[in-house]
Order: sequence, then C-alpha cells, then structure tokens
Amino acid sequence: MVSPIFDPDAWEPVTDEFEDITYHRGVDVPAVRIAFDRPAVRNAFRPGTVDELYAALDHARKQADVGCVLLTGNGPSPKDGGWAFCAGGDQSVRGGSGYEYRDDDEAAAEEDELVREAKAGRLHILEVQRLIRFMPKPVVAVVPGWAVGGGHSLHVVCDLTLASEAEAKFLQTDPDVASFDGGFGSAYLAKQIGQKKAREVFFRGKTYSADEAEEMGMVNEVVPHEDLETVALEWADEMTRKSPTAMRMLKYAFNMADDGLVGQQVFAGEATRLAYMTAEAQEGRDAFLEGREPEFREYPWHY
Ligand SMILES: CC(C)(COP(=O)(O)OP(=O)(O)OC[C@H]1O[C@@H](n2cnc3c(N)ncnc32)[C@H](O)[C@@H]1OP(=O)(O)O)[C@@H](O)C(=O)NCCC(=O)NCCSC(=O)CCC(=O)c1ccccc1C(=O)O
Repeated sequence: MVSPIFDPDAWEPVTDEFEDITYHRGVDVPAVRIAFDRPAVRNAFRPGTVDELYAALDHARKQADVGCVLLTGNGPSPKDGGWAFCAGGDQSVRGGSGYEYRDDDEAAAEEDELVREAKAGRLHILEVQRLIRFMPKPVVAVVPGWAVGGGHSLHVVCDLTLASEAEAKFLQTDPDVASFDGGFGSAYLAKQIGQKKAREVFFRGKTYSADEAEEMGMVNEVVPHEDLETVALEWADEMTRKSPTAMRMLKYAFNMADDGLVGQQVFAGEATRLAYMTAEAQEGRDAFLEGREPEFREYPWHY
C-alpha cells in the first residue's frame, strides 16, 4: 500500500524501478504523483533519493500529455505512525562535504570508484529545486506531515502548497544542523511571507501548523488529512483543463520577477518559440534557405 490516503483507482504506476520514491500517472487526470517513500525516516532524502526524484521530475517535464505534478510523501511511518512530506537531507549519510552514497544505495554500489569519488559529497537537491522552478507546468507540494529543512525548501519552491490540517507541520532546522539554503529556501520564502517572518522561520526554528503556515502565506489551502490527495487531484484536474501555453507563460512570468537574467532567458526562450510558430518567422527562414531578401513588409506591426 502506498498510503491510506492514496486512491489506487485514480493512479497507475509509471515504473516500479525506483527504490526511494513512487511515481504514478493519473488514470483520468493528465497529472503525475511523485512521492518520497522513506516514511520510517520522515521521508528524508539520501543521494539516491535525489537522483530518483530528479529522474522522475525530468520525465514528467517531458511528457506532452502531463500538465501538473503532485509532489508528496508516502506514509505513515511503520515505526510510529508519523506522517511526513520530507524531513530534508538524511543526516545519517552526511559526510565531510555533503551527502554520501553508501553501499546500500543500489545504483551507487554498481559504479566504479572514480565516478563515486566525483559524486561524493552531494547537495544536488538544489538541482531538483531548479527543475521544479523551471518545469513548464505547475508543481504542487502536497504536504501530509512534516516539511523540514531541505523538505521545507522543496515546498517553498513548488508553485502551490496544499497541507493536511491535522498532520502538516512546517519547520526549518537548517541552522541546527549547520546547513543554510541561501536560495529559494530562504530568500524566496521571504518573498512569500515577508522578511521578518522568513528570518523567524530560520533564526528561531519554530514549528508552524498548517493553519499558521496558510495564515503566513506559504500554504495555499488546508484540508482534512483524509481529503488531502483527493483535493490535490481536483487541483490537478482544474489546472490541466487550462491552456498549456498560458499556464507555461504565466509560470515563467511569475518566476521572471525574482530570477534575474535566467528568468528573462527562460521567458524569452518561450516567447521565441511562440514567435517561431508565426508565418512571419517562417518567411525569415524560407528567405534564407531560398537565398533571397525576406519580405517582412507583408506582416503587420502589431499594436
Ligand atoms: C522531522 C522531525 C522534526 C520529526 O520529529 P519526530 O516526529 O519527533 O520524529 P523523530 O523521532 O525525530 O524521527 C523519526 C525517525 O526519522 C528519522 N529522521 C527524521 N529526520 C531525519 C533526517 N533528516 N535524516 C535522517 N533521519 C531522520 C529519525 O532519526 C527517527 O529515526 P529512528 O531510527 O526511528 O530514531 C525530526 O525528525 C527532525 O528534526 N529531523 C531532522 C530534520 C533535519 O535537520 N533535516 C536536515 C536539514 S538540512 C537539509 O535538509 C539538507 C540541506 C540541503 O539539502 C541543502 C543544502 C544546501 C543548500 C540548500 C539545501 C536545502 O535545504 O535544500
């Protein structure tokens, strides 16, 4: 069983090759559900978890018939019944310079020494953050329990957050374990909840309930625990009925204000792609290929 709040009739597995995550595709809704699957350690991520998460998200990014990603955590813990979205980096595999692959990490065990050395001390959850940020479709953090440390940062970087009323708890422990997410986890959080509150989140390390997190502006909606995944799927259904191009351009427009030149590059790239679809752009291409001057005067100066 994936989780008691997971509806097996609504989802089919994309693959069962992953060890630390589960990856499903909606039966009736063109969305995917990607879930941390280490409930015994509050869904903390080790390097292999991050590799799998990246692979699943990148796969979802490239599916032309998938319009929304739900990111969540399976549960409850078989040990004590606790629920988690994600408790951040697995501290038990943290080495001198980052999170280390260990021999029980199946994929890593098969690699040769040089490759393992190059990959030692990973903090590649930041690559996952960027993938979520630049993915051309909405990513929803569906929070059924603890969102802590790097797990908190992941919910921050997602486009929307839906939280379980009874179980979701939000906590930043980064400075307790000598870590600091100086990017989206903190600076972007400050854009969401304001500077004073964001500094409080990191500097005081208070635990916030789902209702408090909604009040602060870092959670969109709070729902009863048993309804969490149903509502998440409803959101996905709603969003995937909208224009894919409009949704993509809106996401990149929202990002652009905070992402500097990279944000401009991503938005402009999409604008260029749309422009390439016009007859005017095709005239430019054809003129070059035919060795003639382009006849742009036939095209209007839109206003
Ligand atoms: C999450 C807790 C608050 C839950 O508390 P509680 O409900 O009382 O449960 P526990 O009994 O504490 O935990 C149950 C069980 O899970 C194990 N566990 C929990 N979290 C982790 C973890 N992160 N790593 C390893 N194991 C974990 C715990 O040991 C228990 O195991 P037993 O065998 O049953 O004893 C609480 O558990 C807690 O505070 N956990 C630690 C949270 C934490 O500090 N996370 C790391 C923060 S740093 C980080 O996430 C990486 C940083 C990073 O990736 C990064 C780096 C650079 C820039 C950006 C980032 C970024 O943040 O993305």
